[in-house]
Amino acid sequence: MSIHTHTHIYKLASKLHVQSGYTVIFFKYLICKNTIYTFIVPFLISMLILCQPHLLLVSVEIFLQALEDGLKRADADPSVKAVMICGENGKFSAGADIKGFSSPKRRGIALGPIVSLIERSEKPVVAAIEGVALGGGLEVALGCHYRIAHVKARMGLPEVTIGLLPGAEGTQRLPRLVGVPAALDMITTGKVLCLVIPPKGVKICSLPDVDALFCNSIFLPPGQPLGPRRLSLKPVPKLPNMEAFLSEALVKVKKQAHGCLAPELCFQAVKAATEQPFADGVRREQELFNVLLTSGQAQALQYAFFAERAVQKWTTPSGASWKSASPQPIHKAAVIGLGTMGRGIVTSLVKAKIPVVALEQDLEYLNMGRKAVMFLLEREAMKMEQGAQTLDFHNPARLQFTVDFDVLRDVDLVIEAVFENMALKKEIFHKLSRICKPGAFLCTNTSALNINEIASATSRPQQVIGTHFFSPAHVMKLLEIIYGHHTSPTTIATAMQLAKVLKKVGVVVGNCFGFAGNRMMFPYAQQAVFLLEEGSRPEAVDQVIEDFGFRIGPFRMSDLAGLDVGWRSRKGQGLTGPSLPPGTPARQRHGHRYSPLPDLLCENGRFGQKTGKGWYQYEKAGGRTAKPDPWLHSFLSQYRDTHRIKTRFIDQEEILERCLFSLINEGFDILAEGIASGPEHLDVIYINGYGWPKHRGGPMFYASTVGLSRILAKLQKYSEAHPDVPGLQPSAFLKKLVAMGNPPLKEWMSYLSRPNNKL
Ligand SMILES: CCCCCCC[C@H](O)CC(=O)SCCNC(=O)CCNC(=O)[C@H](O)C(C)(C)COP(=O)([O-])OP(=O)([O-])OC[C@H]1O[C@@H](n2cnc3c(N)ncnc32)[C@H](O)[C@@H]1OP(=O)([O-])[O-]
Repeated sequence: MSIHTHTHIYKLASKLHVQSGYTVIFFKYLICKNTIYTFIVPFLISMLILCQPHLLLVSVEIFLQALEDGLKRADADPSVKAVMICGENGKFSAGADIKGFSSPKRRGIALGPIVSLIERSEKPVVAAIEGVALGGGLEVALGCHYRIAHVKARMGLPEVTIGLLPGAEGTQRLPRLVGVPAALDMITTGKVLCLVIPPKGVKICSLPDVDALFCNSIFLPPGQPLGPRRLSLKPVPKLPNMEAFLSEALVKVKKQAHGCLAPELCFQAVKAATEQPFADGVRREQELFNVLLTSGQAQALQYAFFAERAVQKWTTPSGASWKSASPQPIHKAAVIGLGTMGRGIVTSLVKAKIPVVALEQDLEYLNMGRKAVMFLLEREAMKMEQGAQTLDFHNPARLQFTVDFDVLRDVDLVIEAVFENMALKKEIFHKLSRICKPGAFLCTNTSALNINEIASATSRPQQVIGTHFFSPAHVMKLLEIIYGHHTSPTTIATAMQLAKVLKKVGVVVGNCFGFAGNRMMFPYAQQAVFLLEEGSRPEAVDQVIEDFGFRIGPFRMSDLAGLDVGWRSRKGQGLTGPSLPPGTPARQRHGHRYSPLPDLLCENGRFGQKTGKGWYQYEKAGGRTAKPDPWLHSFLSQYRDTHRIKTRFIDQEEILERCLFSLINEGFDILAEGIASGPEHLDVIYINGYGWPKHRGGPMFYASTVGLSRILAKLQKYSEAHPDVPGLQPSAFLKKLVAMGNPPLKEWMSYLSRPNNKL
């Protein structure tokens, strides 16, 4: 077979430069004068497409067998001078088919021996990397004697992100190629590296160069042994302080893992490479791989991977869907309100290279907002190579600040991010619907308010949509997208496209108070406060939730976000403050249990970090180190005495179950009402917006692993003990699923009669 595909698109690099500054993989060129045997590695290695002359689709077993047979044939055929492994359709390989890991049949199939076979080949084997080389794909490349890469190729070992480790000898070869620090960084974080800017000394070849190189055959002269090109034979590069380096690295890995097993086991596998000969290291890698494969966390993380992709395919109960709706292009956007959320949203848009107009109500607020946005952008630019030039945020055509609504005439999309005040939002939307061009989309960044009511203030309700960003908006990945009664499919598709451009995960949900995310958060936060009333402490509750894997417990979170935010909302709802009817019992609202504790803290000026005091005490106003506060402990005792609440010891199990099961319970109601079209939507929301530990797969996935009968039984027990707490009364949908014999999560929605949007 002669090589007539691909070569013209490769730019050859002598070194691969890695974004974080170190230079790692040494690329040598393989160029072959005569005949080259070409393998096409398909996008996922579970299929093989042999390029010429016809296409053939085969399974992983056949692919691995074909690779083995092909290598043997190439070795035996004297007319073949070298073997080239490349991808099809511009992609080298995305690694193993993740779905295959849940199949017991597939688990037995090993890629490692094939990689070894490649490495043992007597003829030079080269990986020609274009597009992505991930996971098993990169491990195949590591088994080759040479790697050449397209300048835009992206490479990585992302197994850790799906709860595994590189199981085809990658944890043993990569440290030998790039050294321990770089290998550990790649393998324990799963980061994907790209060349971005060719570093000094990298040779970029043009098409004629490639041809010339082919003719000149610059790889090892024929007959010279390939030994030095076989990574398994190379020693791991030594570090003067390897032991100290490894113990420090382990501390860092553990700190970032938040209970996720894979990073630490990835570390152990790389450590084995530093301590043991190659073959023993491979055995250790296999042992650790099997631990992870059966840990449960791998299933959760792989579920999360597919859930994130499934939510892109949105549908609504009225039948609108991603299939038939086309997004409109957004050439220019506007943001109204430069408070915490607005600043983050402007930053996000600038980072996505969408020209933005930022509007405030007066010059004083505008100047404050401008300063804050510039600060954020400077910081973001510093994180990016060539950031400042790329973002170009000093250019008024890219970012304009104004107090004049008329400037919004030509924008394609507006995101309003003012206070959570319905009257104010309606006034703004009324104005926007008069000023903006007819095709412009009007988005509201609200965390709870009724989209239909906001839309009613405009003459174009079909172009009004909720876009709920999460703070800090330029960092958090979630964008909850809320359609109202009249929102058109094009508007939903445009908001989803915007999420993608902003590098966020958009999740489409229906309209109800708090939408999906916050609505599930209310019973969780409520339980946390009830637990304090009954005898617990903020630090005990936070500890249990953080041990579960959340980055931050409910009280630390509340201090960070500011207690005044919820206070303002509760005052608006008439639950506290001057609009509360006289004679309302302190611990009851509308016949249900209510805790005035957060209101009392606010009345004491304790708004959280910003005031230096909240559920915890801080070193100063704006401080970040939470310390248990004796004042709060005695305040809680007095409160219990005042309300004659008997203090009791509350164990960790009860804390966890009451907080999480009430949240999950609300999730079942949300599904039953058609507010979210599937459990994976709620899981993606919780993982990306609320810090739910990904290795637990999201709340609904977690519920499926705990067992719905157990959750139901516990909710029944707690609701009997607290009959005045509606959040603990089991959802009818949960009861139905238990009665149907606990069907698997992917079947839940089929047990619903017609979904029905609440508002
Ligand atoms: C055989 C046993 C061997 C055991 C030895 C271990 C070997 C090795 O160490 C283990 C691995 O390789 S572990 C693997 C390590 N590799 C990884 O973890 C790579 C994970 N993948 C990615 O990072 C991204 O998908 C890409 C960057 C590849 C493409 O990004 P993009 O262009 O934004 O596109 P997109 O929207 O993201 O995906 C398009 C469609 O492809 C689907 N799909 C994708 N990859 C898949 C996979 N591996 N699998 C299955 N499906 C995969 C995806 O679901 C979607 O399907 P849909 O039905 O259309 O929704």
